[in-house]
Amino acid sequence: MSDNNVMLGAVDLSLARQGRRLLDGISLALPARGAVALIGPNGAGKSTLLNLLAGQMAADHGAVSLQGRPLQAFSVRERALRIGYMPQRFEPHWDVTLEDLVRMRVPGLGSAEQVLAQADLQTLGPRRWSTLSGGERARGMLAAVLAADPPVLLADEPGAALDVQHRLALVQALALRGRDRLVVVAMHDLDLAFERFDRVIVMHGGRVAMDGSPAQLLHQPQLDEIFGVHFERIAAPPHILLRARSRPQETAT
Ligand SMILES: Nc1ncnc2c1ncn2[C@@H]1O[C@H](COP(=O)(O)OP(=O)(O)OP(=O)(O)O)[C@@H](O)[C@H]1O
Repeated sequence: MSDNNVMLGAVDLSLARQGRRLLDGISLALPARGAVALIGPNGAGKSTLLNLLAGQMAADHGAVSLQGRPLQAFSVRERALRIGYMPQRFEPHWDVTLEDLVRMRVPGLGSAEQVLAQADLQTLGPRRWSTLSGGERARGMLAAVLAADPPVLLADEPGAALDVQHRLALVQALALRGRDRLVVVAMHDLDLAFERFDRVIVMHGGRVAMDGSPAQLLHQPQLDEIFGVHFERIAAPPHILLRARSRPQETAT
């Protein structure tokens, strides 16, 4: 990909904490459009990578670029206008209402009520953050982020706390957004990742282990290796579903 087409780039990103390498030489070129699923086992480094790409943390080594400029060259405000970031857990400093939160995240917005109504969340607007369920928080955050309409959206397991109906709706909304924006979503639902996203990046041990279209990756045995299971690939036209089976215990020698 030529540099002109790269919206968000990473070159040789590494980060260590307490003597452990959490990210180990990650390079990525993400275009201005596309729905990218970031998958990998627990502890692979997905959240850490999203954190760095969002500019929440600096790498020990390597750099992130946005629209061809180093991310550090953007002010916090400029960055916030360009990158929407939904962390895995979010706690506002004050126990604000959902409406307040939407207003804070989308400055200059006409009506927070309207944003919440579009997400079918109008009744929750006056409720304080501490009184909302995990799923209600996630849906409220997403409504705010989508209303801000940033060119880049980075979401860290946004569907984790959602019931099946809302998870499907959310993933569908994010994947659709990838038609004209860049969306990167860390997730554990592999079927949704392979079904709905244009590109799948598989992380393992702080590295990018696989990176390609769902069709390129779905049948590779490396996927089973990385997740430590045996995947049965089940034809469910037009898709293929993955059913994980435990591997036989390896005998100790
Ligand atoms: N501040 C820290 N100090 C030490 N280790 C850390 C720190 N932050 C993260 N880690 C470790 O870095 C590794 C990567 O964590 P990260 O949260 O990025 O993984 P992940 O792929 O998002 O995992 P999950 O699927 O469980 O959310 C983990 O082993 C985690 O324990």
